[in-house]
Amino acid sequence: MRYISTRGEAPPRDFEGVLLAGLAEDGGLFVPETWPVLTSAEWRGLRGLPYPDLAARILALFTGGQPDEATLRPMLRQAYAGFGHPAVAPLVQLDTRVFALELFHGPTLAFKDMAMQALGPLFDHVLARRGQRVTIVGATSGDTGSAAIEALRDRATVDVVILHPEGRTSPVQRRQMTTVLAPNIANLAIDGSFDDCQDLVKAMFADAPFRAEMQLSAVNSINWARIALQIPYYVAAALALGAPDREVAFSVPTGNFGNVLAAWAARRMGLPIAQLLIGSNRNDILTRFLSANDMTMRAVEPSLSPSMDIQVSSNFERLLFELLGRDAPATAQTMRRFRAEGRMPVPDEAWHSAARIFRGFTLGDEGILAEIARLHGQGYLADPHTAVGTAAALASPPADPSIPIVVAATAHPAKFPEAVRQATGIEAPLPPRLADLYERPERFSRLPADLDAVEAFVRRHALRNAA
Ligand SMILES: Cc1ncc(COP(=O)(O)O)c(C=O)c1O
Ligand SMILES: N[C@@H](CCOP(=O)(O)O)C(=O)O
Repeated sequence: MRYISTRGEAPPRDFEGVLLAGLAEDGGLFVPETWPVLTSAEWRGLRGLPYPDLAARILALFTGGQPDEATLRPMLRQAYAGFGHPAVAPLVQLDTRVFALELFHGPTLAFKDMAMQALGPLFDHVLARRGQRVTIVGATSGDTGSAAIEALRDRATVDVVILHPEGRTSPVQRRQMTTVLAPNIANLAIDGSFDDCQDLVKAMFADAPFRAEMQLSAVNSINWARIALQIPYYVAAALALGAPDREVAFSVPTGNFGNVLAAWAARRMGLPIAQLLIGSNRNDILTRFLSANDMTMRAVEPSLSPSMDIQVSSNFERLLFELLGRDAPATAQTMRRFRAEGRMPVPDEAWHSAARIFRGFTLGDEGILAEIARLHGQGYLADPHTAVGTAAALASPPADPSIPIVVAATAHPAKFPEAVRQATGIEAPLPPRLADLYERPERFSRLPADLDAVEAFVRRHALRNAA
């Protein structure tokens, strides 16, 4: 299995190369050179597998034997052993047609743990064998950071620097990151938005000497391994509801487009997914694109679903590459124009083919509170991100009523207690192991959104740990 860059100029790599490289040298994102496609019989053969074994089987389709399924299986069994639900990612029926796929039973209470808990041992496995050490730089709007820190803390093979937008995560999210005092972990509060943090990360990767000096790697969904590890839960949910003999739809609260891209990948692999609903908060660039081919960048606005306060959805580039018929120069040019002009010129034909699969939906803060309250009235406590997904399912269901809609429940309500309290009047308690989160000391540094300052910080952090 080889991977190519969406911009066509970086050298192709194998899975391990992609895992360690994160972002391609030409600024593009790695994608499989060819997609594995499963027959109906092969999908049926996956029914009934425990989640970790299913995940190992799917991941092995992307690793080209390095590591192989037999190596991945115990790794993933171990990775998911500590999850708070025996099914790992249970399906909860919300009404006759709508199901919540709960992806928040991992240690940091958000869907990021589903991939990140496996990425930690995967990095260790590859780096230890190669006798290598890497510096991971990541951007977070709240959840990727805490999941990465939890998965990578105290590992001898990696140093980690996570950038978050100061004051724009929930206090629980911030504390989940800043109270981890492991020597290989550092947190930077950036004066800016998530997009600024993500730009800084990409700029560090684009600085070739710095990238080589620091042996940079990534755990954001720009890293293909993250996407590969997010595909299995869509497969598990679809199989549980009757696939491949029945179509399903997914509704995914979306920001950086990684999670919904994983669902799209499952569809590309032959899973019968009729429709993908994309839920956005007031940062509605994806809804505007799907309804009117208007991909115009606006300033990021804070909302009650802060993890989705994003305008530049990195993984859209992977979809764009496919929509443009895998034309890498056209993809590169379109992305360059998006950066330069703040508007993405997507040809109508490509836009139409996206709009046939995806449907966009936007929910502002008032709507989010109302949806949390509605669900609570039905006995389900949802976080503000999941609520965007359930509202999208309600607003734009597939026309065929026999198609069930699975909403990605991306975070535990306790991560966003203020919004949940506002909507329902009740407190969503943190699990006992996090009960003293507010008493734990925090450690983080503040910096402006300045590349030189951030690179100097990363260098100091990595050198201190190497000494
Ligand atoms: C709780 C939650 N929901 C939804 C999203 C959006 O997911 P994605 O960035 O993969 O589109 C995020 C951030 O990634 C998140 O943390
Ligand atoms: N919502 C995310 C933003 C980063 O997304 P990623 O999937 O690319 O890591 C967050 O919580 O940090």
